Amino acid sequence: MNHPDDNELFHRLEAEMAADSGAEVVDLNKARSARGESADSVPDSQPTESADSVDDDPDGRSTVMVDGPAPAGPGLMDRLRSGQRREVIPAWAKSKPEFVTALGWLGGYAWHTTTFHAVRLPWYSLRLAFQAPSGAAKFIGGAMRWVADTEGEPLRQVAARRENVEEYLKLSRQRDNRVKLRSILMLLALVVGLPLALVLFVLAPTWLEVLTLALLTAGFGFLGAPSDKPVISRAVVTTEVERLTSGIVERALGALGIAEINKALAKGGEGIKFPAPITRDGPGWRADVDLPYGVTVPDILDRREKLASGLRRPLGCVWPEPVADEHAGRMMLWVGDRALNKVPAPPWPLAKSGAASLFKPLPFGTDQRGRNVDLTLMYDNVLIGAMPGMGKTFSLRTPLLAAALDVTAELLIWELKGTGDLDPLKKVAADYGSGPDDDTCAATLDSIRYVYKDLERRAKVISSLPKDKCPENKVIPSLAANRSLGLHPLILAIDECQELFSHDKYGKEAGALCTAIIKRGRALGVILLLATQRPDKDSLPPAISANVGTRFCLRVMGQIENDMILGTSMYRNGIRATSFTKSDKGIGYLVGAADDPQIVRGYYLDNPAADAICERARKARIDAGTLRGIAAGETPERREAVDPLLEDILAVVPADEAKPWNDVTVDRLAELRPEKYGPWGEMAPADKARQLTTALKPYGVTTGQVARRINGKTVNRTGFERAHIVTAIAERDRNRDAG
Ligand SMILES: Nc1ncnc2c1ncn2[C@@H]1O[C@H](COP(=O)(O)OP(=O)(O)OP(=O)(O)O)[C@@H](O)[C@H]1O
Repeated sequence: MNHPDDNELFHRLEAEMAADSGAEVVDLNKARSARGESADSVPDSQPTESADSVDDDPDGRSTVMVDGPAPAGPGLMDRLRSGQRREVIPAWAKSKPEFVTALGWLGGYAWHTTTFHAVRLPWYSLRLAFQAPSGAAKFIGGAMRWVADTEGEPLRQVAARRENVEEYLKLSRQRDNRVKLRSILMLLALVVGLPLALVLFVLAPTWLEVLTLALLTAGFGFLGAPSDKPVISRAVVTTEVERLTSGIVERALGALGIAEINKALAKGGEGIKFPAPITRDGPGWRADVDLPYGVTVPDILDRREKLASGLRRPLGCVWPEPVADEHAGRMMLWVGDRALNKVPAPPWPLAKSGAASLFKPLPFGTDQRGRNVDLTLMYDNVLIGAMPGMGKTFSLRTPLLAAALDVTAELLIWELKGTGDLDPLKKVAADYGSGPDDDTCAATLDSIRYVYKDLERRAKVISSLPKDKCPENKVIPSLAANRSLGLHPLILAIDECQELFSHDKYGKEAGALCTAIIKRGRALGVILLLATQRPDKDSLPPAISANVGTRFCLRVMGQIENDMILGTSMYRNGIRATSFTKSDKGIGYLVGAADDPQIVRGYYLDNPAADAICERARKARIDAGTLRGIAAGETPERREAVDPLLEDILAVVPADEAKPWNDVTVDRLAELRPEKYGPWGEMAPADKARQLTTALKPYGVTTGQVARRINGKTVNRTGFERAHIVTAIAERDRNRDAG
């Protein structure tokens, strides 16, 4: 007969066995201590049945069991299906430029080693000749010792010392036999060898004699070399780097001072999990790490310096990264053999030869593993940001040089720092200006207006094309190549764009036009490239930073700058350009060029290199008949003789309207010339008023509150006096005539 308590115990055991079936092997000690803990903390919880089931306890209370029996987990096929397939052919072998670079390196290595030893050949020969007598002596001595079986001598002496007669006699007999046999062999060698040498000396041709002598000298020379002074020195000295092991990674993580990691590493803790083996990946080691529960990759990024110290590697070698498709605690840790900023930069694949197409990926830089990273400019815009002196201009120059090598591309380039860093591109640019002054800013704005105006024309051309010629309603290579359509790629690049966007007079309009260009230009073949060292909301309109597709952020000081360049929440997600150091010039996070953010070091192209590339690009453009604008000695289309603002205001404000409101005037201006004032018209009423006030300031026209009665109520808004516009025109014309 079963007692009721026995029954309950039986059911519970049965349920526990069911729950455990199919589960993993359990560490009994851990399981016991865990059970002990849970028993202390939650005495009532007994996970016995599935979540749906209800267990009636003796008190009549029903308990819903939330932990079901352990699921069997994904089967083998599921695990295989969701597993990551590694590439059959490595990426470097599939990419032509990388393959060529690898071959070039191999050729260079072989050439260096060959020339290194060839130059030292006379010295090697001399040393071998000097060492040959001592080598010959060593050889003869060795042969004599071999015949006399001297290697068995210590054993025989030990047997004699121990007075082990039997063993001594055995060893002596062995020695006698050996000496007998070896003496016969030696005699034979002398009987055959010496006459052979004599015959060779008398009969053999000179070349064979010389060869034999050289080989014997070399052989004896090598033998005679002191063991600590080898004859041949090494052409390439490799630095030994410690192998990355799970122990080293655990040691480094344990040194970060993160409580959860320490808990996991402590006795009885779960330890750190490595979902894949630590492998060689390019010139470094790759470790995939599952951080303990609650620890995220950004926590580690915050302590990159400590991590590097724990790994005993320079900071530039240690690159922890989040893994986009995985949970927040999955970290890919790449530890390079050498610091990224110390590895010599590979040459730009297009530096010496080759043309480019903006529709295809263009070489921009290399990642930590030395693999080429491309940027496709077409249908995209680029924003580059960093603190001063970290390599913005160099990073902007590379895509511009690539664009120069596409003969169809029209380049409008503005460098508002005034140092002439982009001067080489003047040879190929349709429009170019350098300087931080008002005139250059005004000319840049003109250029932006020209591009904005061209958007209208391009949109009309595209919408008028038959669908089979323009299947995607956007510029495609065949349309870009058709010169009569004027749909060639149009590149507008502004370095140090904060100078323009924060300009009192031109800033607002430039910001509004660039935003419109970014939003509408992609499909129309217009590409905007901006570089700034001050990524705050006054220097970089938020609409621009929100709409750019490709972003490259070199070292910045804080989270706000990081997210302004790379996009909202990037810092929080562990993409932090703040972790770069002062010597990480040209190294930044590239976002938008591939699915995941990448750490990229831009190619290094200095002024002479850029000059040579632009010379080549200019020749190609002359041959193709596409050299235009200032590069061809023409006045660029952008230049407007006189800003027609004052005349335009008079045109939209009738003579009987003495005191018009700013926002109403802006609306009318936008209607009159949408290509020029369109973006003003899209602003909020207060911004419209401010925009017109700013635009009128240089002409000495002031604005103020203008009251009107509407529906019996007095309404005050910003306005100006029409008569002041008339006076300003007269004044301006008088000045111009005088000047
Ligand atoms: N990819 C690179 N590899 C190595 N060094 C680089 C790289 N890019 C730039 N540098 C170095 O960084 C220096 C500064 O570069 P650059 O003039 O582009 O910086 P910047 O951010 O535009 O400076 P500023 O804010 O003063 O305009 C260069 O003189 C060059 O020596």
